[in-house]
Amino acid sequence: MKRILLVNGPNINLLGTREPEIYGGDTLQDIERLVIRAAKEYGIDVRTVQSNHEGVLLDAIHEARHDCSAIIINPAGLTHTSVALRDALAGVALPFAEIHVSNVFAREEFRHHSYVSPLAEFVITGAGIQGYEFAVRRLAALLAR
Ligand SMILES: O=C1C[C@@](O)(C(=O)O)C[C@@H](O)[C@@H]1O
Repeated sequence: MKRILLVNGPNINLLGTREPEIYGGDTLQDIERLVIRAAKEYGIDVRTVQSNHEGVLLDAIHEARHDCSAIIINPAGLTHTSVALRDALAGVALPFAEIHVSNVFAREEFRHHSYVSPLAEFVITGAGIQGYEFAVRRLAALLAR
């Protein structure tokens, strides 16, 4: 069975109450439910991880090379800061989708740069949690090739 690793970075656990005018009212649990439900349609299993600790995310990405076919990741603040996260994604060489709930390009300039985008299969920003669902469908199509 194919498996997707769903990675949510720092502060995504606060979605629902965190800056709702920017991120809306959906929660991390809503995201995970949506991804699991969509993946099931394609017979794809999902492993989820959310952490506020960079090393935990890196370890989960490293583990994925043994038993996952693709990654969906919202690196959150690490998007704009972390060479180590980029290196982990490059190191495991799995296809991945980069997701942002908010439109990072409509926000502060420091959010316009992503260390991971050049390595991503595709990037979805500003589609709310629906971006995660589309990522599942697109990755399922890529994996079926
Ligand atoms: O924590 C986040 C969330 C985010 O990745 C998003 O989903 O819109 C955008 C990032 O700039 C921010 O640091």
